[in-house]
Amino acid sequence: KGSSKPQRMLSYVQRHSKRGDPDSVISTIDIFCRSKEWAMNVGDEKGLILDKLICEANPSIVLELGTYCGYSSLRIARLLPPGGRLFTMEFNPAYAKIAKQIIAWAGLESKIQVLEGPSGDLIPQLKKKHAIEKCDIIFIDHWKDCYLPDTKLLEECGLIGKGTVLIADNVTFPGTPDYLEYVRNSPHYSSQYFKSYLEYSKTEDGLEKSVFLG
Ligand SMILES: O=c1[nH]cnc2c(O)c(F)c(-c3ccc(F)cc3)cc12
Ligand SMILES: [Mg+2]
Repeated sequence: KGSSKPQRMLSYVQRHSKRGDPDSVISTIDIFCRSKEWAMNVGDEKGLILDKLICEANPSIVLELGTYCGYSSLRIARLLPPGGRLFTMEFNPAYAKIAKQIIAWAGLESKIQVLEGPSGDLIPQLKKKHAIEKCDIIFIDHWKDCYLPDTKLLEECGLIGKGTVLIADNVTFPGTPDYLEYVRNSPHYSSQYFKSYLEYSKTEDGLEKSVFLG
């Protein structure tokens, strides 16, 4: 029974990065993905755009759909103001287990809560179980077929309010056409595409930023 790619990524982080230093962990994961094994983190190029969007919004409550190994959780949480919180949902228990260890290694566990299970089940629990009113930012980076249904569920649950910013990864590759059509044609959203590249590759991809207008 060999190791998994997430397990190899965790080992590489523990051997090559500085414990308690999120920037060191982030850059170490990028080196692992460029020099050892490609992995589906948002990456350093789209990551810089994500950083800028997070800083501009200065959010208190961020929801992430799709944790994987926790790379974008670190990118987001390291930029939160004091008291800011990130809730991140992961369907795959093996991924969640690794993500929690990478988050702990980086020293950001006090700002990040990893919620395990299907987002469709977890989203309706957010208000009551985690005392969340509205999300300031929602980073959508899980399974492309879930982007649109989960966005509609978040609206129905009252978790998207005036000014809530949706940031979606992979809108060009692998592509999320139904989601894009929805946010770009809805009178309730103002959308903007940030052209970039698929993580650790030369293929085009980008982030879609959509602000809820109320
Ligand atoms: O499933 C995914 N969830 C979230 N993000 C992804 C991603 O950023 C990818 F590049 C990819 C991806 C996987 C295989 C490819 F050949 C290209 C992109 C997948 C995901
Ligand atoms: Mg992605």
